[in-house]
Amino acid sequence: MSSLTDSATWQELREHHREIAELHMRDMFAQDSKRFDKLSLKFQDILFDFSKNRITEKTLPLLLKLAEESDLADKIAALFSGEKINRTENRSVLHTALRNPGRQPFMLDGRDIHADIHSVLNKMRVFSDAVHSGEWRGYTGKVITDVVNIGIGGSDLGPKMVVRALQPYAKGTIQSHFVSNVAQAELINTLNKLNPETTLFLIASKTFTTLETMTNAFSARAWLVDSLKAPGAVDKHFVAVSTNRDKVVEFGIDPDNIFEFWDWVGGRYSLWSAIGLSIPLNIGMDNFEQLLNGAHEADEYFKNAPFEQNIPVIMALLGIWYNNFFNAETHAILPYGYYLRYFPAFMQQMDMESNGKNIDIDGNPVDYQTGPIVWGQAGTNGQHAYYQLIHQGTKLVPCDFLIPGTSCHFLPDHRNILVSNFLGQTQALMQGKTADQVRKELEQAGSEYDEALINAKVFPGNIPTNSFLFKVLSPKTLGSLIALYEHKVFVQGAIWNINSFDQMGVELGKKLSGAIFPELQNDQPVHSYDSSTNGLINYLKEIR
Ligand SMILES: O=P(O)(O)OC[C@H]1O[C@](O)(CO)[C@@H](O)[C@@H]1O
Repeated sequence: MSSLTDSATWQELREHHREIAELHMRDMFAQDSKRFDKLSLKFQDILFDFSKNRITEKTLPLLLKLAEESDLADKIAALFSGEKINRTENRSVLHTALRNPGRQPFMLDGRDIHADIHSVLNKMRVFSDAVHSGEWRGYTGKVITDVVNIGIGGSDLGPKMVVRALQPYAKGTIQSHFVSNVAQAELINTLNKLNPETTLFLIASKTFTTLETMTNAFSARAWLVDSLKAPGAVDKHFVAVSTNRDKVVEFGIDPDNIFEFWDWVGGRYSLWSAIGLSIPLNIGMDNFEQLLNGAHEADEYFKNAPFEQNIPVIMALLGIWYNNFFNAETHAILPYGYYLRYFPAFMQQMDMESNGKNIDIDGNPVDYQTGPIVWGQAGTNGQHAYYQLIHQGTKLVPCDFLIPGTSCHFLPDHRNILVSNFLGQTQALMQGKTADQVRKELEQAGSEYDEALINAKVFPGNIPTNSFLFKVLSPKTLGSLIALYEHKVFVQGAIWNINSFDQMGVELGKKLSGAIFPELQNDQPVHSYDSSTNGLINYLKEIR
């Protein structure tokens, strides 16, 4: 047994889970009219309602004890201080420094990283201003109208999510495109819409070796050079964001067009660095700085708020409650609104790449569940797709709902229909519908019924939801929201005692596909792999 599962607190939580297994949230609400007041928190204008969770007055104190016993306070201090908590890669984890407006020196390995950060931010401002104003022009002298971010994983999901979420803040001068997949259709379909004379490519890759990104970058460069019939055009149409200067120069991008960042920024935490350059190129640098400010304020709050009033800590503990004691395998993220439609995919990488680990920080196999499967999409679409399973399936799916209180659009009824669906769903998931209620309804309607029909119409309810409500999806609020979620993932990793900041699990598949690549260059049948891989390769050679 690990020290976590062996601890008295873990055992108490198990026992407490058994005690409350039969309790229903609808009774908890009926018995306590102050439940919402007691179980909701505010940070800035973000309201976090966690009252619709399967918790009693005993639950949070026990979970908080678990957090204390995991040395959470020390681990938070280590994160912010730049300690090399990513032990397997011997790296600090300092995405929080990227959004710290402070100019006082922050020394890491002999460098003042605050000075480095602010110098890159300044370069981002100068460049994005020049593109927006038309001062930066393409090779033939035309102003830039389109920016294509070529990157994948953290070098795509974060910037894309933010650009799409903040569309109402777009300056309107630049159309933003994101190409990540090596499947050629994505790049081709994007290029087909573009004029090479007015297109700027942003090659976003921490390593500048990622196969998908480099393959797309080479093809984009060939398209540009062939179309403009000028190899020299690359200088005006390609910029790079990377930690690997040598590789960028080898690719042929002007060293002046490199936006630097550092190995202490993890890919999935990198939108705050120059990896986010596509953001100011769409909404302007002032708005990008608002995003950073919102995140910084959330960092300060996370560092300083007592655990029992600390939104990321409570989010993390509730997640552990369901993941480790109710055996919930997944967690749904359901933003109600179009602009946050990429938030679930962004969170999926952040959470699953961080906490999808089966060994602890010392390399010992864990004997408890770690990160959940994170999934979701924008509401209300899901209501007509998978909510059936959440309401009446056999799996417990805790959900997060997010919704702004206002909209910048004014079509009649749309807004209130959206809001009432969010409210209706969270209420239905909590209270469900009993057999007696169903019977009564059928009788009132004068319908014929049998027990089978009643059972089919029963909703068990008791399904936990968190709700985030905020006034406007502004750059600042979005920055805060993302940072709150980042810290949630951190707290869970800290309690599970895992390294949330490496991603060794993505390596094997990459290596094996590298070995297979040459096999596809000819039509000879292969026999050297397992029979399934041989069979698949040989059939592909037959049908291609
Ligand atoms: O920015 P890079 O180096 O191209 O990496 C892209 C992505 O690949 C990964 O390393 C592995 O999937 C992610 O962590 C990262 O966000």
